Amino acid sequence: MALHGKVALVTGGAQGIGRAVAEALLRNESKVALVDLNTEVGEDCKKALDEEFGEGNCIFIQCDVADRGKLKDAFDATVAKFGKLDIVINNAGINNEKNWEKTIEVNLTSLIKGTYLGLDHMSKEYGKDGGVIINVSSMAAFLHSPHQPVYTATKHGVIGFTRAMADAADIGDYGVRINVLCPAFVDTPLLQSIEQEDNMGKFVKYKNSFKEKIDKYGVLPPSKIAEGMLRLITDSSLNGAVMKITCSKGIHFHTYEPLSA
Ligand SMILES: NC(=O)C1=CN([C@@H]2O[C@H](COP(=O)(O)OP(=O)(O)OC[C@H]3O[C@@H](n4cnc5c(N)ncnc54)[C@H](O)[C@@H]3O)[C@@H](O)[C@H]2O)C=CC1
Ligand SMILES: CC/C=C\C[C@H](O)[C@H](O)/C=C/C=C/C=C\C=C\C(=O)C/C=C\CCC(=O)O
Repeated sequence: MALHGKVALVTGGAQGIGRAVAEALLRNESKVALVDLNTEVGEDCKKALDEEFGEGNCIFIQCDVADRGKLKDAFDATVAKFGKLDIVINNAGINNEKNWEKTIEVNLTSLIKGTYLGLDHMSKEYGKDGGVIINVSSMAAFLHSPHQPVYTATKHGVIGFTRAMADAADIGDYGVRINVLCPAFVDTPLLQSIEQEDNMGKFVKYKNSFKEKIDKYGVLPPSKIAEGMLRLITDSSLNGAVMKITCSKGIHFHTYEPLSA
């Protein structure tokens, strides 16, 4: 898929990984809707992107992805503004073991909803032109963290859901590719939550061993995740791909044993 003139919706697009992906898409002449909970950060981000890439290429839509009605409205507003939708990045995520129900809601339930809304707007099943959906998981889905059991569970869920949907898209000839990206630790505001009892709950007492793990594996720049994301979007051979990005191995893919009888 060539990126010039394509329309992308990025949840959690106002900072961190989402913002880096939005910048990379704009640099490649796509249009981008930043869908984010945080109005102040979202408006600042849009202003900076307008200055760098010119006005009219990017919109900010304030939206809690956990609010089903508002998420649907955000998809509709993106299509109303840019005329179509080609790329959906379900990236918004939180680290909250204290309010773990919210973590499931944002990281998994809303990502499922975002995938279905993406299909509503892009699937050939509904007479649309096709597209690509990328769901953001984590290396925590492979190297589970004892300090983040529910976060870990949601990121496992994202991979299972995405692989199953990718097969459904293939079987159903949706014309939509669906892939998953699993970064190791990335230098974003999310990493600071390790210090906060409000986020970590009773696991905050292990923050020093968590920090040792981060030191051991290293911290990636958000631009590296954007690089992997663009590959998942543009390589038309990829559907159901599980991309991992780590400091030691860079961008690479997880492989699964073939199903046996
Ligand atoms: N930073 C890291 O080390 C890693 C992050 N990830 C995943 O990458 C994704 C992005 O994370 P970061 O950029 O690091 O986080 P971040 O905290 O820097 O940015 C997340 C963005 O999502 C927005 N957001 C949060 N809840 C929302 C909601 N309910 N509705 C709409 N927007 C919401 C925030 O306002 C923020 O702008 C998440 O899914 C995270 O789990 C995966 C692996 C590593
Ligand atoms: C408080 C911290 C908040 C958020 C960060 C999240 O926990 C993030 O999603 C977690 C990332 C976890 C990363 C864990 C391990 C990283 C491992 C490596 O880099 C190991 C290198 C190679 C793996 C080999 C392979 O690819 O199979």
